[in-house]
Amino acid sequence: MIKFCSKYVFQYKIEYGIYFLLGIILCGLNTFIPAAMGQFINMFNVETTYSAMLKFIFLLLLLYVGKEIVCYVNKILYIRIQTNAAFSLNFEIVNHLKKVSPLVIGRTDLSYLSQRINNDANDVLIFFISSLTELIFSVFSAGIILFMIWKMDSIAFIVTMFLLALYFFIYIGFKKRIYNCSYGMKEEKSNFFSRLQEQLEKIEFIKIHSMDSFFLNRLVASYQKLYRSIFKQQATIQAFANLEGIVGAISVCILLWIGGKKILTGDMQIGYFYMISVYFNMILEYGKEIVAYGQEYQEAYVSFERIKSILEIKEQSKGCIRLNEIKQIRIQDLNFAYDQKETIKSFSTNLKKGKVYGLKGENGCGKSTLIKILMGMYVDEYQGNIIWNDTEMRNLDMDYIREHVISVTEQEPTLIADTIYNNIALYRKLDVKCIQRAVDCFGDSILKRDNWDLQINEKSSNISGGEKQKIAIIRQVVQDGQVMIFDEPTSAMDESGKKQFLQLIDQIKNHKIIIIVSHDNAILNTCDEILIL
Ligand SMILES: Nc1ncnc2c1ncn2[C@@H]1O[C@H](COP(=O)(O)OP(=O)(O)OP(=O)(O)O)[C@@H](O)[C@H]1O
Repeated sequence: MIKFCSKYVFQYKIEYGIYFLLGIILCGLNTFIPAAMGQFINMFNVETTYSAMLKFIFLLLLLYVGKEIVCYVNKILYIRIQTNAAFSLNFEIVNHLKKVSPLVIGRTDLSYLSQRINNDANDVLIFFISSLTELIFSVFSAGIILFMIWKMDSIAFIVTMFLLALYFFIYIGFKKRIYNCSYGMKEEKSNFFSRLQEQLEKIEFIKIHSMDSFFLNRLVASYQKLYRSIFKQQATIQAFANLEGIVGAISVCILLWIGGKKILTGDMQIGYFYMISVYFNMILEYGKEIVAYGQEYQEAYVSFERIKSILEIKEQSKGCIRLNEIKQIRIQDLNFAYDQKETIKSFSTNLKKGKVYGLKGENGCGKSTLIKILMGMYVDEYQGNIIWNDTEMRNLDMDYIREHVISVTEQEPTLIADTIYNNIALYRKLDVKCIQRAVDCFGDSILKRDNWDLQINEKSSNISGGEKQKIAIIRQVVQDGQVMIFDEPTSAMDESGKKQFLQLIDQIKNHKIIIIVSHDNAILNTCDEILIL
């Protein structure tokens, strides 16, 4: 875990170096200030002047102010390192997930997953930057303080050591329980936020189908699970803290008894007793912190394990051959199953340049699945061969092919919350005349040039289903790939929209392989060949 975190934190080496240095200075100040205070009290045991006293007070003031300034800079650096490192980790995890098979992501609740990634990335890095660094300082400071207590009073030293050992054994006893409770709580937390998000995400569906009580019950059930897990985790942590507190209180009383007795017999000056009691309390705090790091470690380890389980998901295979000109695609004995469910069975065909293919078949027979396979979404999952010119698809660089060669209009196109123009051009530099020509084919008022700056909202709810399909078709046409796939492209369009689409296909079909998935005979009848799944 340490090695893993250092990769992200040490991107900010200089900041971390200064943060660490300031931490050491803070430790030094924390240890030095009580000693100075003890000496101040002892000054009154011998004859001292008013000006010497003022000098001492001024020195103490400088130390306190200096400590606050160091504290401030330290905190600012911490925020900078932690926030940036957490972003880098989030970025890497999301980037990794984009390279695994879409089938893996498809099975997961995405709001649960994004919650989980963000929380775990923050937890693990906060532990590394804050807790682990402070642990080093605590051990270091505790060492110095123990040495000073030993120098001042050997019995107080033995009491302190006994106490630290006791803390350690209490931690060992609680370790496993804290880990298990934390794991359960984190899972339930992610689940709860996903249920919460669902309330807003499906708001229209809930209203239309009067599902309010069903979804609220789901939320309440998830909250109850979360509540039980939080309660269990907090109760365990609290029991651990209280046991620590009892041990600490007994130890303080023992020290007061030893110190008080020595002052009464004149074996110790009050200034030294002050120092020992402050140091003893500091040791208690450091002891608690050191043991708390154990608990924080268990929690951070849970996050680390969860991050690791995501990063260990195998990436999709990727070939390296790039093609720019496609003459044919041969599909030979293609088989595909979702988990155990056989979806495409022994499908073969030969797709040639210059032809328009109509793909038909009953609902659920695998038409959209075949398209996703051709787009290279399931390269590790299909059996049989898909040969582009003379190259098997598994050996192709499908990122390149998708960018330059093959494109698709999905059954339910996704639009970005941006202008109509950007949704068509997808931020590429395209010839405006070419966009204009494609738009003119539909002659739709919303697509006219005056409306290109119209902003589509987050949920694309200010655009109708037919308009969405037209934007997606134009987007594909202007990309001008050699292989074009349209998955039920006109299902939401009126009759004139369908006609305009067919005219558009007629204009662009030369030198391309075009596949149109449709249940509409008017569309299928215009195709050169029909493929049945
Ligand atoms: N990600 C998935 N995980 C599991 N099963 C899936 C997945 N996607 C699709 N399926 C199943 O695979 C079968 C084929 O789905 P597909 O969407 O390819 O059918 P289709 O022929 O395009 O149907 P339609 O004509 O209704 O659009 C369906 O039974 C569907 O439930």
